[in-house]
Amino acid sequence: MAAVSTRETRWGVAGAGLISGDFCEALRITPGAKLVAVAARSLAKAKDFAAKHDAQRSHGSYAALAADPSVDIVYVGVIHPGHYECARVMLAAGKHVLCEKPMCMNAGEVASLVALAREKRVFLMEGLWSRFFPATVKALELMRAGEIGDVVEVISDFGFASKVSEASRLYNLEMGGGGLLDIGIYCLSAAGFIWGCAPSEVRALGWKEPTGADSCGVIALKYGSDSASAREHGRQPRIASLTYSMRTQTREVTLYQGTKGRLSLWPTHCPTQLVVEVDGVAPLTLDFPLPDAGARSAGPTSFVNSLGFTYEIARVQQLLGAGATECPEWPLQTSLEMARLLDSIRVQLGVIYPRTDSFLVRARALVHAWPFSSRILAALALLLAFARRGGRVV
Ligand SMILES: NC(=O)C1=CN([C@@H]2O[C@H](COP(=O)(O)OP(=O)(O)OC[C@H]3O[C@@H](n4cnc5c(N)ncnc54)[C@H](OP(=O)(O)O)[C@@H]3O)[C@@H](O)[C@H]2O)C=CC1
Ligand SMILES: O=C1OC[C@@H](O)[C@H](O)[C@H]1O
Repeated sequence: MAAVSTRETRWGVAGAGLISGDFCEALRITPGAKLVAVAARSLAKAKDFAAKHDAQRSHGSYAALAADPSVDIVYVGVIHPGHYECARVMLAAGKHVLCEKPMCMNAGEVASLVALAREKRVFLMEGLWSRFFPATVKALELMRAGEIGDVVEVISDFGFASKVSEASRLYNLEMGGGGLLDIGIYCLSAAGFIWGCAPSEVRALGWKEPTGADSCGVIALKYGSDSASAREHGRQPRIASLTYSMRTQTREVTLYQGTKGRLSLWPTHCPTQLVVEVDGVAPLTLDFPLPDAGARSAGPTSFVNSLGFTYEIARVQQLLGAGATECPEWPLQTSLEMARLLDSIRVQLGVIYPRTDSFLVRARALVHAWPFSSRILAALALLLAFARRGGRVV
């Protein structure tokens, strides 16, 4: 796939919902970005959306957008369970893809998209936009320079209050509902930005609503080992404590705690403020105001700080201009690891998506839900049956 000119990147948008509208507002203010086409499941909806956001072309299906030669890259802004199929259609047609978070419903789907993007040699990225806000970039730069010493702890929360309703995508399992995939992912990525998404240990507790979706959760992560030999090699502790909630408005702060000080980012998922506290030095507050909406804005955005998509868009365009097929700050391997991490947390929470979860995920969740004593008894029974068969499995 040829590199896209950095002067103009021709964007297509799949899904004419809330986040897609916000994304189009950010495209409008990003130098070098041009919205050329939008697609929705119905042509009438696509046309309305295109008129509102000044797109030249509208399509009544995602497949039609995939076949549109005027589009370089597609932003996938549909609800989570639609990400896989929509992104698959685009990649198969040779389009570059920026897919909203979480990339897919599970690790199997992510692995399949990653394989397809590699086969087609096109760009694919999971839209964890927080990574590209200047406040995050600055925080990571300071940590890399050792400003707060060794980072030993990440404490991150994200919560907003919403009513439990089967009609909302947030609580409907068929629509990928549940706080972990929607917002818990941001807290996980806050740790992921410095340590990656493959911790050595994961513990999670959640609160499930009658719909089966998790509204709140707490997650503890440990990275690496505290064994004697790891200590001998000077390994510092690495621990993360993460909380998400769709029931309460939380302070939404991510704290990176180091041996010489701390950095806090606010708000966690789209930070515009960074507070630097080096021990013994007066705290420093750095503000990173968002760009203006511009005169042609179609109106206020639906979500907080959405114009901050401009940072992610600019980075994607830069990468496309350089002929890259993935983003070094959030590579495909990290998306895969994130998906595996989300799967393993869901197993602990007992959150199962009926349409997409494999037998293995369901079985793991079932076994996890058993009391510890039952798991021991089941393991003993299996061992006994194995021994009785003379060591044969079948
Ligand atoms: N980065 C961020 O800050 C944010 C990211 N997001 C992410 O964006 C994605 C979309 O969220 P949001 O815009 O709030 O969602 P919406 O409820 O607005 O739905 C988005 C689109 O999904 C499609 N869709 C909706 N319901 C169904 C259904 N039942 N079956 C099939 N398709 C359906 C529709 O596409 P069509 O128009 O084609 O009919 C709709 O326009 C999510 O994955 C979420 O994680 C969301 C909010 C903020
Ligand atoms: O990504 C998101 O960030 C903002 C939340 O309000 C939204 O539900 C979520 O999808």
